Amino acid sequence: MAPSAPENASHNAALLSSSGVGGDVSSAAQKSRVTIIGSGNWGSVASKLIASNTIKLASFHDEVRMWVFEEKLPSGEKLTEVINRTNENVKYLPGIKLGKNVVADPDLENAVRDANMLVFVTPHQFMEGICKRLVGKVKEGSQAISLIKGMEVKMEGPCMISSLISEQLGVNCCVLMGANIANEIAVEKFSEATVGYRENREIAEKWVQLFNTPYFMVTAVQDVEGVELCGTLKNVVALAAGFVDGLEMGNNTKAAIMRIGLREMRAFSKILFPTVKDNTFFESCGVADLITTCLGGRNRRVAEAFAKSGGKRSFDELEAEMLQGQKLQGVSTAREVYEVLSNRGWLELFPLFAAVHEISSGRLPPSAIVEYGEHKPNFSAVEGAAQYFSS
Ligand SMILES: NC(=O)c1ccc[n+]([C@@H]2O[C@H](COP(=O)([O-])OP(=O)(O)OC[C@H]3O[C@@H](n4cnc5c(N)ncnc54)[C@H](O)[C@@H]3O)[C@@H](O)[C@H]2O)c1
Ligand SMILES: O=P(O)(O)OC[C@H](O)CO
Repeated sequence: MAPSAPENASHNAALLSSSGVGGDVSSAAQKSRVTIIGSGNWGSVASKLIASNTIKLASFHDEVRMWVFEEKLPSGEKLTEVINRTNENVKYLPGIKLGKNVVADPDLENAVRDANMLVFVTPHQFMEGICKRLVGKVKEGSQAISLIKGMEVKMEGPCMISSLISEQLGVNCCVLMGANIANEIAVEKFSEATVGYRENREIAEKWVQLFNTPYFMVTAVQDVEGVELCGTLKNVVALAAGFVDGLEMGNNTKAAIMRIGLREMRAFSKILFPTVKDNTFFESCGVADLITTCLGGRNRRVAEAFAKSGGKRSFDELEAEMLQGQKLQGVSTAREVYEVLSNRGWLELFPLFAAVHEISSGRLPPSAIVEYGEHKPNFSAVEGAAQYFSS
């Protein structure tokens, strides 16, 4: 059964009151109510950030509902029950209190029923199924934001996750991306993030207000696709950085990979969406996320292990062994990007992106990321492509 706030016994029931704290009935009715769809590593940190703000800001209900993909823990208990008892996501963010106003809910429909601000933060591969389940279940006039770094490729071409959400659920959808390794933000180390919005600056400001804290500085830019593609494509470059780390090629090579990767990110984004702005690549979602992910992200780490094994161990096997249930986005994104490139005859223009997929799918050895000879990617081609598409 879906938990209602008062069942959350160890928490302060008053804080979880559905009518909000300290307001009369009419002001309570105008307050925004937030639900987070997703509860992995970043989803849990997002809950903590948001819960610390809803409790302070009069325009939001205190309670933050978090939809949890239910699972049984080794102890035999359900994850939602443990989160609601301990106020910690013991599997995906152990040791961090989420905020007593966070309520874990295993029932997706129940979790979104009363909300008018929806925060989507699951691995991207689950979003199509989640959206299907939510069709007709979301409150009219709701606003959404996606923290998901990834995309879908359909017959018609690539579909960003924010578009999937907008189209399937009939809601406006902003995005939030940035240099955001979740475990660092969980312990309140300073970082920045970028909200991308389409037209409505006021809505973007409301999202900024919901996420911003003294240690998490959020800026809004009018470029949904640019922000979202930065967050999505950097995961492909992170795999390349992991390969060169696994091959112990050193800092210069890794810096070259990051530079070439950034050029391909920009060219790919602009060729698909000519409205994408160059300045977006200088925001947290752009160059800063690329740097942090190539230094300390999960995609980099697993790609390093893959290269160290000489490509003999699969990404699936390494992900299961190294991440304990957390999911990589880079391998499927590299495949999706490759599909777009190959469908449109652009493979030669994006040699780094193409090489990453060919390596992660086992068609080329990890050393092909920079190897001279027949496998050497023609990195100079991308300079031409990037310049062409950005002019
Ligand atoms: N972790 C980070 O540091 C970080 C930072 C910024 C952005 N992101 C992005 O946020 C998104 C979510 O990542 P995360 O780190 O919160 O997740 P995660 O990789 O930590 O966790 C995996 C999540 O998927 C859920 N899950 C497993 N099977 C499922 C299914 N069949 N249906 C639905 N859910 C299922 C699990 O319950 C768990 O909550 C990703 O797009 C990621 O790129 C992550
Ligand atoms: O750990 P990764 O590789 O999924 O990257 C995490 C974040 O996206 C970094 O901003």
